[in-house]
Amino acid sequence: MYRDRIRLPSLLNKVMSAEQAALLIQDGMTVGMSGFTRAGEAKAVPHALAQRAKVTPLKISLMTGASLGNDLDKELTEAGVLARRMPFQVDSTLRKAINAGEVMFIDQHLSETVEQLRNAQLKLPDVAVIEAVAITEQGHIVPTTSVGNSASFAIFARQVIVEINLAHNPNLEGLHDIYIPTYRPTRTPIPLVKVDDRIGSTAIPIPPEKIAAIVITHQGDSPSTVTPPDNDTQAIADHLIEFFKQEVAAGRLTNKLGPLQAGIGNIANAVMCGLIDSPFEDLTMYSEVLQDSTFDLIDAGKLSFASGSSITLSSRRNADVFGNLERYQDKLVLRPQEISNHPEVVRRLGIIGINTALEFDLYGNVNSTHVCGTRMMNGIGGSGDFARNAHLSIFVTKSIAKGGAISSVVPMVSHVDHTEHDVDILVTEIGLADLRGLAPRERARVVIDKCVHPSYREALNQYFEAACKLGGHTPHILRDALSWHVNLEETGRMLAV
Ligand SMILES: CC(=O)SCCNC(=O)CCNC(=O)[C@H](O)C(C)(C)COP(=O)(O)OP(=O)(O)OC[C@H]1O[C@@H](n2cnc3c(N)ncnc32)[C@H](O)[C@@H]1OP(=O)(O)O
Repeated sequence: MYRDRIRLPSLLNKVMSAEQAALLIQDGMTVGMSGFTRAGEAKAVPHALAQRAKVTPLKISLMTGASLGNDLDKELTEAGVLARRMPFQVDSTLRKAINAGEVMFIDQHLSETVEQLRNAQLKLPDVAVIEAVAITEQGHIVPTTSVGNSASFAIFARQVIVEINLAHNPNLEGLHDIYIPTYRPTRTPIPLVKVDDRIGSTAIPIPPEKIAAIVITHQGDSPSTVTPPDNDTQAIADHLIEFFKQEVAAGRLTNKLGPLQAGIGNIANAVMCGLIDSPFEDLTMYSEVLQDSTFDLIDAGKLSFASGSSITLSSRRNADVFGNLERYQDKLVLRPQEISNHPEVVRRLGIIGINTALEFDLYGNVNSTHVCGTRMMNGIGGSGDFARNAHLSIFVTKSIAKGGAISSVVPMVSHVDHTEHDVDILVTEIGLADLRGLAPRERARVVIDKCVHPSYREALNQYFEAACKLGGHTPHILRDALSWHVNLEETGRMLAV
């Protein structure tokens, strides 16, 4: 059944159960696992590890590409396995443990994790656990629906466990482009100058003797949870498309726009869906996660090529896309997240980065991660890799949250992920603020006029005018700047109704 997937015969005797393979992971180890936005995560070994930890407690530091599917972060948290976790997560149980101080979470730019490993700024993984569709004749590992940090984890780890997942279409082989930057100080430029360039190999090159165990699995990726666009997300998409049209009319963009990057979540997906009925043609993506909208755009003849680090689909799209992979094969590439998010490449290609904010302030500082400045939501993910280096750095959010108890536009953000210097365009369902070339006082005027929900506009206006009387390049009233957040903590609303 699986012999054609392990093409180096000397590795066939490494096949064992997940429970046996998990014994290679010991208390106190650092483990690097495949998995990026619920795609391509190792499935059986982490499950076996969690089961073992219920009987014999153990703790590890777990690194992945990004979030895991199949509730593995939940299971590992509940079993008490996670001492440290990096660089991204989206699980509500793990989120609680992080916010209770029980799991040390390192919230990191997604392009940076393996760079820090390469430079010995982080402890190297003792064991890597990588999901694969096959092992080649040379003993190299062919990843599945994500590349994430898998290649570098496998290269740096002392031992590698491979999970061959028979549920994935073997035709995924050929889709990946594994390129590993050389070491500093003699590093050469990354030779990627077009979205569809292939600069590496189709499998992860490691010495086969490092493969200590192979586990055969059959469990699919869990579907994404994106919901169809609603009126607000549609309005955000409409504002953005109108803006792109104006950029084309002004000669700053062509009708192909630029390579698009879109973050996770409902809003970013809705914005990308909005492009289906737009006048733009021959679009490309240079992104991290390829979601349903990528394939909807390809099917609509709008998108000619998509580069990502993972493919995360809803149940609606999953069987169709992976069952008909030949339809998409020449239009797709999956890269290590270090390359999909690399500042050098993002700046060179002139990417249009569209990411989601939890809140932003009068001057354009963006908080993507911390509710009321303290409680972690998911993490910065790749948004910072793109925001600082993009041709256009765009942040989108609904103007209010929790039924209007929260304004997403506040006097001062309670945590800063993206500084005002990294943010060009802000969009809510109310409108779009173009902050390019504006000084802080000008930015505040545009943000209030274009983005704030009517029920908060007057209060924000009053704050800004009072702050301007006190003076300053970026006027604030320090005593009041976070008062909306304090009100939210104390009364459940940012402002009394
Ligand atoms: C892996 C990657 O790197 S992808 C690339 C980019 N990565 C990132 O941008 C990472 C940071 N971004 C994110 O984590 C997400 O995009 C978020 C959390 C900011 C938004 O997620 P979305 O699903 O698009 O938006 P949505 O409006 O549904 O909000 C999600 C939740 O946050 C809540 N929320 C939104 N704004 C606020 C706020 N200002 N304060 C408190 N809660 C808020 C919403 O009410 C919702 O809560 P619920 O799940 O209980 O209903």
